[in-house]
Amino acid sequence: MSLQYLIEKGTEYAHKAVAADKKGDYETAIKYYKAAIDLFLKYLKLYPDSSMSEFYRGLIIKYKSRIKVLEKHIEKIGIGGDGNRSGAEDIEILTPNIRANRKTFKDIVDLEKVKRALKRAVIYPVKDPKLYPLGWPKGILLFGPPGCGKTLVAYALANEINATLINVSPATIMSKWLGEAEKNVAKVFRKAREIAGKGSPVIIFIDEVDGLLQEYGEEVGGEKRVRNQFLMEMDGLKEKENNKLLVFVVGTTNKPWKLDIGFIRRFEKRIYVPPPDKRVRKQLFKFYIEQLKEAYEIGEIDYGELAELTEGYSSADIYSIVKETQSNLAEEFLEKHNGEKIRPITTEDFIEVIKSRKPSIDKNLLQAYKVWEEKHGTY
Ligand SMILES: Nc1ncnc2c1ncn2[C@@H]1O[C@H](COP(=O)(O)OP(=O)(O)OP(=O)(O)O)[C@@H](O)[C@H]1O
Repeated sequence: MSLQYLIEKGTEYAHKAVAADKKGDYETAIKYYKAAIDLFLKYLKLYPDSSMSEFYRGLIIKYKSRIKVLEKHIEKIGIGGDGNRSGAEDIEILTPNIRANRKTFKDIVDLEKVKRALKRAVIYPVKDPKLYPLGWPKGILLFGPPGCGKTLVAYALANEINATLINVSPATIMSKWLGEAEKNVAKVFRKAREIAGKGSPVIIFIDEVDGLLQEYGEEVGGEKRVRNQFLMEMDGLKEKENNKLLVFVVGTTNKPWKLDIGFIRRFEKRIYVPPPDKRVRKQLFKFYIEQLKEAYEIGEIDYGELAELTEGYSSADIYSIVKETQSNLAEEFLEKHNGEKIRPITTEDFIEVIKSRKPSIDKNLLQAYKVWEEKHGTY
């Protein structure tokens, strides 16, 4: 092989590798980096003392280290090999008739302020768009501590307006789709406009929206492109031809302070979904314990005490406490009573479970939510 061939072909492969790398097609990039390295190594073997050998040695080191970064990245996100990154299968499109979760606002304990804000922002405009010549909000951000109902609220909202819900996972967008991520953001919005164009409201639901801004892997940097695409798409919803479409973007986050101002602004309504206070915890216990009546006799329950003992527990914690109590009772019934009539449930049954669990809400974080709400909350 001639010197010229090795250099020319090696350089050609190197160019292809860099182009694929930039596009985010990391598997192709690795293939070409390896091919370039192979030829440059041959060149060094044949012409070790050439004036350019230092330069090519440097390139080989650089490409090898880049391959390592990319391989690590691909391994971490587990896409290697199949080359199938259309992403279509990662967008869940849930039409009202196939949605398993059929909960509506009735199934949500309290959160009255949140429900009212969503009625004003979404439900009423859908009911009678003619009443809104100036348009309506397109982006709604639900923020607050984990397990206090953000996802529940988003699904219930979709059910309230019979919307098609497009469920997008930022973690999937950012990692699995790699270089395709921003194209898939565009695809999601295109699909939403298409469905809404046929007259049905659409909610693009982005759980943990802050994940769109997160960096995945060294030097990969796709989050900036995704962010910009997302902002562009959100703006697009306000353009004249889309303004009357019933497309809403509902994002949730536990870490609103991670969002930058451009991002925050696109969500016109920013609604705090707070943890349950004592009054609401009492209601939550009633709500869930009531459902045990189907199978068990309920004795005197001191709901006030249960609420008192669960300061710092999220709504999901309370649900889980009642569920665990149910498991204990079922076990007792099946193991000890051998099918006999079971004793009534008491407050103690719940207290026993509460004692075995820690509250999941961090007090310091609550202060941070309050501060963020004061600065950015809009209802
Ligand atoms: N207000 C509520 N009324 C009744 N149940 C609730 C309420 N809030 C939360 N729950 C229960 O807690 C579960 C978890 O809530 P959800 O997933 O909506 O919380 P989240 O705020 O989205 O949490 P994360 O930030 O971890 O995703 C719900 O599926 C539901 O069982």
